[in-house]
Amino acid sequence: MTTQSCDVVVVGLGPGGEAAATQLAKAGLEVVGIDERLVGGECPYFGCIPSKMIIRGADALGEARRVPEFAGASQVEPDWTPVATRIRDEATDDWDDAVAVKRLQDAGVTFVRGHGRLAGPKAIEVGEHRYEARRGVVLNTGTRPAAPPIEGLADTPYWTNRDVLRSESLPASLAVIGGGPIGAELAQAIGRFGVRVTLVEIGPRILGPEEPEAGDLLAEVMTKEGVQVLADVEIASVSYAEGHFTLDLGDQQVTADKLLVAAGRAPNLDDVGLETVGLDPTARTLETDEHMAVQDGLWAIGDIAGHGAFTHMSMYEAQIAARAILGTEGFVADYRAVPHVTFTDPEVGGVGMTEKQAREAGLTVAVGTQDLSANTRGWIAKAQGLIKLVADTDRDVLVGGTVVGPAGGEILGMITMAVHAEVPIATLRSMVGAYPTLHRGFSEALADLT
Ligand SMILES: Cc1cc2nc3c(=O)[nH]c(=O)nc-3n(C[C@H](O)[C@H](O)[C@H](O)COP(=O)(O)OP(=O)(O)OC[C@H]3O[C@@H](n4cnc5c(N)ncnc54)[C@H](O)[C@@H]3O)c2cc1C
Ligand SMILES: NC(=O)c1ccc[n+]([C@@H]2O[C@H](COP(=O)([O-])OP(=O)(O)OC[C@H]3O[C@@H](n4cnc5c(N)ncnc54)[C@H](O)[C@@H]3O)[C@@H](O)[C@H]2O)c1
Repeated sequence: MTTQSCDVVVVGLGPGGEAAATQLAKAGLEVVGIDERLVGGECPYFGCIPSKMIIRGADALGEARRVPEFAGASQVEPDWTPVATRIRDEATDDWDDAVAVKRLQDAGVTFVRGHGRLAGPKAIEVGEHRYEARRGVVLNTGTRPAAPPIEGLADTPYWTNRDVLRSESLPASLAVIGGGPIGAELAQAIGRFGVRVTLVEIGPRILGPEEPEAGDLLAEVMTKEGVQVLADVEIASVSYAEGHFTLDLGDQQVTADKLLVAAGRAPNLDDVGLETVGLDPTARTLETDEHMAVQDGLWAIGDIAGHGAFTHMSMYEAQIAARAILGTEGFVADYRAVPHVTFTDPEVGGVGMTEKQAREAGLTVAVGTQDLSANTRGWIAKAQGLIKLVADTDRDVLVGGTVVGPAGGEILGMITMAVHAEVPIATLRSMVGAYPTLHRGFSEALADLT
């Protein structure tokens, strides 16, 4: 065993780990960054960026199919090749992280490819190498796709997000297990490429944690487009024979050429040596303080910190942990206004609390909604969607909001600012929204607060 000392070891170089390692090295610390797969993590290679390239193509197809509604005739012939090529060449460099590794090294980080495990406080082992960190260790090990315990599933050649985003061609039919963000985004987008898609969700509706209006509207739109959305159903078993998957739902069967499992994630915490520092290796998340510290000399950021499995949270927490390690002043972790966007069409954006969460928290709640098909811009565009606001009337501030609609994730920005900055509702009501924009629906939803 060789031993090397340094100031900080970052284990797992997802978006936050990469950012924290870079920031700390640029500040002059001796930093060792360890990743067993690709520097940058899930987001650039198997997540956000390639999935949004699929969605960009799917949106173009969806819009082209609407030409007859507004402007004449169109004929749409979907082709997966431009998407697969863009993902391979522009997004992932053929799943090669050489550029990211060089960027890290240029910043002064010592990069180690391998599996890192804690070996006591402030110590990490990678095979036969031991790294002792004077200031401590940052964990950013993220998650991996998980498969639900459905009979027969494990024996089939099902796809996860990592397979579908590497696929050079599309099947004629696809079944998707799970109507969360991954399942909903990919089911709709791949459907628009002409694939017969069936989405199977065990919960009462897709996008379950969102406002119920959001999942219901999205399911309606997807169904109109030809995606079969089956919610509130349990899959008894999955089998695979002669190139086809069969999902047994009891009273019906779903068959498809490919099966995408998008039913949640498993945290990469089970094999990082948590037990060597007195922590539980079966935990789903690590509890952190407002500086992202788990204990003296150990910080956790990103999906494993459990405050939203989003790239923006990983990056946000990276800055906070880096500041704590450097001992510099700045804001601390605050989760009141965490935004998220599911990039379906219509987009579904949410921030802060849903109505249910606000009521369960015991707040005095007022709710205001605006149907975006009744908003002038939405009516012109023949769009479907809504804005829903949740207010705490005792404090006269918004505590949450949801936007479903074209550019829903962009309109969400103003609600995020209102929730984050706790802008008084009277001030928000005095604001002027440009005409005719979708964001004017915000003022209309404010007027509806009761
Ligand atoms: C299909 C899909 C679409 C998504 N779309 C979006 C989106 O649009 N917007 C958004 O905000 N989020 C999106 N996400 C979520 C986003 O990808 C994650 O939240 C984001 O990657 C942040 O994760 P992380 O920083 O926790 O680490 P990860 O990205 O999971 O990276 C963790 C890294 O740690 C490494 N690692 C793990 N264990 C070890 C170990 N013991 N030793 C060494 N290395 C280790 C892994 O190899 C990996 O590189 C999407 C996810 C998926 C799957
Ligand atoms: N646009 C974005 O920001 C974006 C996009 C994709 C993923 N993500 C992140 O990645 C994380 C993982 O996404 P995900 O969609 O895999 O997970 P998820 O946990 O959010 O959703 C999984 C869905 O699968 C369903 N499910 C579980 N077991 C099932 C079963 N046996 N049969 C049918 N359905 C079943 C669940 O009820 C749930 O609706 C998300 O939490 C999100 O934070 C974000």
